[in-house]
Amino acid sequence: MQLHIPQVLTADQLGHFQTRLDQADWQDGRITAGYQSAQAKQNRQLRESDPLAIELGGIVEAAVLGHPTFFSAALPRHIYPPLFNRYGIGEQFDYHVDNAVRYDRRRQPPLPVRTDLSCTLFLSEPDSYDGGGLVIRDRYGTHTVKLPAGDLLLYPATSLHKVEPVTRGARTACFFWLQSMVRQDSQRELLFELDVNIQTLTAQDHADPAVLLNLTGIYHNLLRQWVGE
Ligand SMILES: O=C(O)CCC(=O)C(=O)O
Ligand SMILES: [Fe+2]
Repeated sequence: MQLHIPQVLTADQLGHFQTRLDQADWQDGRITAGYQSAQAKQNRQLRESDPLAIELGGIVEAAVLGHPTFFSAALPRHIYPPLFNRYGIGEQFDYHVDNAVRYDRRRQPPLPVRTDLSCTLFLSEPDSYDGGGLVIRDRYGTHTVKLPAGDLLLYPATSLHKVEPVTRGARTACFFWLQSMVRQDSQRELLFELDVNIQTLTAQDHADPAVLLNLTGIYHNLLRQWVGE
């Protein structure tokens, strides 16, 4: 499932991010690439140990964990520390697949994080740059996504994806991976749909409370069956 989650950052947070990232110490993006993706990758990134990446990454992590739609769709167990990238004119990231496991070095010993879901939080307004679409190829086809600044795309980390060359301006984003409590995309999607419908009923004045109680019970019992170790 691909999900567009609007306004993960407030306008104030977004302005703060843009100002700070304009003055950041951008490095060659291949610092975090594996062998295959290093061939495909031409962009810039903040070092994982850059204090700015750690500070802004912490704000992103808190924002997504407190966002009900994100939480319900991703059911996060562990978020890999968010990273920041920038594509200037002529830069791109051709088709690649993300590493299946990344090691969170905030933990000692480093914690292996299985990358079930990938996220891109767009930080540049779409009319400030040309190109730079995030293209995702899954079994239903190829989708090109370019979202307003502050919005996030959640997509399965199993999909091949690329970022098209930027031809005007610059595209800045925050990106990260997470391990979900529910490994299977299909199970996570059913839980999300059930939750969305329960929330819709809850908001209605005349929903039967006994039915709502049963549906909530079904949600939790499915989650109990599917949640991994
Ligand atoms: O910039 C993006 O939206 C995605 C970046 C990406 O795919 C990666 O770094 O693996
Ligand atoms: Fe990627």
